[in-house]
Amino acid sequence: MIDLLIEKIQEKANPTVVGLDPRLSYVPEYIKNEVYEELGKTPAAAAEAFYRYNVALIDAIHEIVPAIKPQVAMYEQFGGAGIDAYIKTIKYAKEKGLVIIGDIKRGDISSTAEAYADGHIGRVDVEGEKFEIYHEDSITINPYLGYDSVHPFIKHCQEYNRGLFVLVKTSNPNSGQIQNLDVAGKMVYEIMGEMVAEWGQQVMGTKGYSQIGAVVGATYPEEATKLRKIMPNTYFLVPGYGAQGGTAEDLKGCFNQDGLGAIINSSRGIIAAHLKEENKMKFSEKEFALAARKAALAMKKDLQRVIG
Ligand SMILES: O=c1ccn([C@@H]2O[C@H](COP(=O)(O)O)[C@@H](O)[C@H]2O)c(=O)[nH]1
Repeated sequence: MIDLLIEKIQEKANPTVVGLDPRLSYVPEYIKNEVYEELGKTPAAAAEAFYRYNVALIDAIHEIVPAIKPQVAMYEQFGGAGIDAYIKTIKYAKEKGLVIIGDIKRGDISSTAEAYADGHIGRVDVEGEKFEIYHEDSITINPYLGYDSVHPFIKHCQEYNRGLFVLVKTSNPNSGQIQNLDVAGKMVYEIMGEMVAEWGQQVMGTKGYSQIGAVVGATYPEEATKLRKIMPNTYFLVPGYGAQGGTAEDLKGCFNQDGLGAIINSSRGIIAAHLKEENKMKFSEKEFALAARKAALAMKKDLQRVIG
């Protein structure tokens, strides 16, 4: 997975991942009316609206960006239909050549982690027959239960050429409450960074980076710079740019000298670009995907300023 991700980043000259975190309030009225007519005002209609919205977004951005990061929470809140929309979105994006980072943030005891790993980055077994269910290339996981909870995922990275992004320093305002606690002279996030770097040595790709990456928030540039040194072979998935206040300048410390090492997420900043105050005069509701494309191009330019 990591080799493919790097190839796509280089091909597009763009370390951006577009977060597909749809909300009904972002979806244009004409799409909502279509699905409500077909399915009523139901959870199934909401899920179908998300899928149609995503298809238009993917069509608009797939030539510009290397990857998408669907946020499973937005889909699973609508139950089975939502999960179907999540899977259909992934399949469509893969047909368009995009790398998929499923933002699922799983973490549990090893026997349960095995089921998550089988479903998301492995195969499920039905009476000896194997099925791939979710089709993500990589997923996010929560490592705070320790190595035995992470190991089933690592095993699948080896077996199925998949990837992980492990929460190390998250972008949210209260992330420091636990992650910045001092434990014998080191912060918890530094200790976690050391562990993730060590786990990653088991599954190195061919381009100097591991299949096991780290989630590092754009909103904490000092911590990101420290982590870059602790984890030179670890790819960073960096949320927090744009809507959460992270800027291109804040990202400098996330990259290595080779210009690689980080992929920057923007969700609301791209998929809801048509709703931004300054864009409301420029784009009609029907032009939401065009607004997203323009936002993705502007982000690419912004990132190129700092990585050169
Ligand atoms: O530390 C983290 C980990 C994950 N996220 C997720 O990334 C996106 C961010 O969305 P924006 O609209 O660009 O703010 C969202 O899916 C979060 O759940 C994060 O923000 N921080």
